[in-house]
Amino acid sequence: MNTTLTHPTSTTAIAIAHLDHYFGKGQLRKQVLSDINLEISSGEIVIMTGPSGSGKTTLLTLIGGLRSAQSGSLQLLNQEMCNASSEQLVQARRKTGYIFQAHNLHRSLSALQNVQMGLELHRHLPKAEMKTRSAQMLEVVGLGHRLHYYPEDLSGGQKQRVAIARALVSHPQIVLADEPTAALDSKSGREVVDLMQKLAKEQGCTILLVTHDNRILDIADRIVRLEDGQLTSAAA
Ligand SMILES: Nc1ncnc2c1ncn2[C@@H]1O[C@H](COP(=O)(O)OP(=O)(O)OP(=O)(O)O)[C@@H](O)[C@H]1O
Repeated sequence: MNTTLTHPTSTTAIAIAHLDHYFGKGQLRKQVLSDINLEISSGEIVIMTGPSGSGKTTLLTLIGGLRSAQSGSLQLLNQEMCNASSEQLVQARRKTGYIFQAHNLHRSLSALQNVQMGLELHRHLPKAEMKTRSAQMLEVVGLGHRLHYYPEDLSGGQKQRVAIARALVSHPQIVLADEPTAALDSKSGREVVDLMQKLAKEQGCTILLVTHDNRILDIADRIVRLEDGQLTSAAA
């Protein structure tokens, strides 16, 4: 079932209408997203599932401004992202926190320094303030005693918690998470999503989370499914 979009309201965080996306050029041109229609309200937690290669990561990167949307409409907090300039893409990235499958921490930086990277796009903040906020965020995710540890000295679950702290330290309005539990055992995976849900509710942010992990579906307000580049269902 496609959720047909009408008029986005002021409480709409993400509004996507008739979005197509292609990779490659000429004969190699391949359509990976077809006529995507999806509206996500502020504060909603939406899980996106679907087979490998169905286009989930591509859709997430378009929403997060990590690549430019080509055709259709994609509004992030009422800002059109289709054919956006690089400056507009940077603005979009400031409003979103991105959590990747493999935490993507910098190996040569401590937990604290990694979290500070989450404030890099907010250069107006004094350095001392960045450090304080980052340390506080690590406290919140239960790693106050690991501020100066390097990724190689942290467990998988701890690394992913650092990644969550990095994504949330700037208090983004939207959090995009790409298989955040994929590299974790079930207990750590559960802790990580519970933490994301708790922090999102406290900070009032919207979450779009891609997962194959059936054990975490219960945190969603809504589940949508992508198959072969098309949204095929949207269950309450
Ligand atoms: N940069 C790229 N250039 C060309 N093709 C790409 C690129 N990125 C992804 N694709 C192709 O687009 C399609 C969708 O890929 P995508 O990574 O979005 O799927 P996915 O649903 O996230 O898969 P998975 O669950 O395995 O991560 C795949 O066929 C993939 O090979």
